[in-house]
Amino acid sequence: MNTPKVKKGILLVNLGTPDSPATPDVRKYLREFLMDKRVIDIPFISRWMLVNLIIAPFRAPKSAKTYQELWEDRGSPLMFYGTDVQAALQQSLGEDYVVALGMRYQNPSIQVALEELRKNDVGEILVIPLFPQYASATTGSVADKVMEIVKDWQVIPTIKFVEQFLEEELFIATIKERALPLMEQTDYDHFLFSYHGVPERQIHKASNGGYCKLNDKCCATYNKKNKYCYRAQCYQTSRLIAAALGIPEEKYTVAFQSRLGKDPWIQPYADELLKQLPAMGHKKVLAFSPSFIADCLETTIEVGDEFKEEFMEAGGEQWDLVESLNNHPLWVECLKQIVLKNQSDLVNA
Ligand SMILES: C=CC1=C(C)c2cc3[nH]c(cc4nc(cc5[nH]c(cc1n2)c(C)c5CCC(=O)O)C(CCC(=O)O)=C4C)c(C)c3C=C
Ligand SMILES: [Fe+2]
Ligand SMILES: [Fe+2]
Repeated sequence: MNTPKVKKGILLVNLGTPDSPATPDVRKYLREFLMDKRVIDIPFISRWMLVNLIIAPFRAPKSAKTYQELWEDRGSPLMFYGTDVQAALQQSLGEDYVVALGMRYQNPSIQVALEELRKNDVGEILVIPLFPQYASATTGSVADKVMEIVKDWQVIPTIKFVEQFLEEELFIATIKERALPLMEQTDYDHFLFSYHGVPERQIHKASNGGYCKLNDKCCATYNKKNKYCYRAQCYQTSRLIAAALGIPEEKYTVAFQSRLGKDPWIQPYADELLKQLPAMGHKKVLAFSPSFIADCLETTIEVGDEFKEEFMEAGGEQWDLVESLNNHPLWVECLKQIVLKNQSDLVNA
């Protein structure tokens, strides 16, 4: 008699987005997001006052307007591309797997996604936080939440976490596929890799023993020792994309965007740097956003619209943004390869 196969669970997790672009939903999203101790890593009382008395009330109406610009018929791109990729990965992996999608903040929650896997009696779970580079505020926070939930289960399944995937061949290949049509059309004189920033303090905390000096010499070396320095991972991602596209070192710059608050964040700051480019003779620029796997507020609006406006005002002539991986079939194949590399033989042995 054939015993039924135990399925393997795949949990894809992205950051999350508001349920709608209306101010109350944006406020709710910002509150949950920014009250995460790994995102604003200050003592609880100070964080609570900052988020609930200052950031959420003042930022929510402003952010809601921006979300209204971003919103499409299918909703927030971060959400609907997530659903597309979940369905395509499920189709590609077949019935031995159950692929669930959860969002770290708001909906569908990680709790709901994990319940779906539990309902399907999966014997093991591979968690893939959808962030190419490891940061405590993103990948770390996803792991934190998953463990907080499963710790209360009667049967805790085998759980494995993917920490980063910036070196995955198909991740780089998908970005190349996205950029090539633009590069064939325009002879860009410079390339900007703009990554989401984090406070400098978070890099220091992550670098046990303080190996990260947060300078270019330190972060230009990417090896086992500083593998978890988020800034070093961003430089490494840029090197890999540049090599795949044949972009020489002097033709690209790495920068960090979306600083929040007054504390120092990792530098150079993208919004300051891009204004200097035209004066340096870099008038046609192609921007990449390789810390995001799906288009979102930070790519489409910040890099695609706001940075473009600032660049043009500073004397630039052309500014284009490379589309995120979104629902590209090669990206789905990349996720499949990540799954296959990480699957254990335990369950169906
Ligand atoms: C790519 C990884 C991300 C890191 C690292 C990260 C850190 C981080 N973010 C904030 C504050 C905000 N981020 C916001 C939006 C946002 N952030 C990421 C990703 C990372 N954040 C994404 C994908 C998005 C877009 C979500 C969407 O719905 O499109 C926002 C909200 C937007 C706004 O109101 O402007 C804030 C605020 C901090 C403090 C932080 C610290 C480590
Ligand atoms: Fe963010
Ligand atoms: Fe470093």
